[in-house]
Amino acid sequence: MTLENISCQKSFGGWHKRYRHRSSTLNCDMVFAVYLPPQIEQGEKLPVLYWLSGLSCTDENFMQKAGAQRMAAELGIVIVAPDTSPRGAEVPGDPDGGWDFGHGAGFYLNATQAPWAQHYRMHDYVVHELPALIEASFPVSEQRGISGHSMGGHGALVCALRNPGRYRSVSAFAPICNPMTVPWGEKAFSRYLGEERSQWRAWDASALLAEATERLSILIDQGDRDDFLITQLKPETLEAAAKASSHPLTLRRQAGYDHSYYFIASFIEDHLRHHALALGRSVD
Ligand SMILES: N[C@@H](CCC(=O)N[C@@H](CS)C(=O)NCC(=O)O)C(=O)O
Repeated sequence: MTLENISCQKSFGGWHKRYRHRSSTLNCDMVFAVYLPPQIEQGEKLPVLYWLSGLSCTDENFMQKAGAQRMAAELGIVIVAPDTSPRGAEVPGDPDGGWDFGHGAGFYLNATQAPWAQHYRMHDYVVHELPALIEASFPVSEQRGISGHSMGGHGALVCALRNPGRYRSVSAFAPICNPMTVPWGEKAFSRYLGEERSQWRAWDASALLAEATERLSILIDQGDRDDFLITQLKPETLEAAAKASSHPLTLRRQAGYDHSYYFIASFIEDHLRHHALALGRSVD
């Protein structure tokens, strides 16, 4: 497990760093970003929040636009932002050249269909390979939270729901809530998982929530001026599943906000506090 440091900037007393490594899960080189708050230099083992970005993003969007570093430094939380898919010349992308499938659109699942299955295993990368690498390479604890945006908000929900006990906290911004029934999800799932729709349920947050055993409380923010709200995101499906199974869900509809990182930056502090509380950090 060799990590190659490719950049390093001081931020709010801590460090923003990017690393490249060979992923055995994805069969390609991957880049991730990590924010190490100042407490890391005092020998404390800190908890880690994994952030999963949305369609067309890399590790850079969140770190550059969400404005999370100030609060992460205050709360003493490490943030890790992986890429959104396997990449590189050896990794097939969307044959139609779209931005909603292939490179930048791994959907945080394990593909079962050729030619995607050889590389597109973002679930196992995010849930297993990356945390093992982070926990072996940095002075962090095994306390993990997970959050994300849009495709990544859905990814965060699915990673938590599929792996009870692995995360202490979960939240999402404008997640795709029921991908089995919307164009982004139908395009990705039919290719990554095949045409048999019964196989899709295991990767759909609303279907998983209906059968969840662990009662991890979920925080979601959703802008009501989000262009994707009705056609792609459908938060009402997750809300109905949570209600039917008495799962703790706080879904906040935020008036006037769209799908962008301007929206995320407006509420990231609340999400970091939600995670900090569950991860055992003191929150004033
Ligand atoms: N690339 C698409 C937009 C896709 C999009 O809105 N991506 C969201 C996630 S679903 C995002 O976070 N974009 C990157 C950014 O705003 O920095 C386009 O050109 O229309």
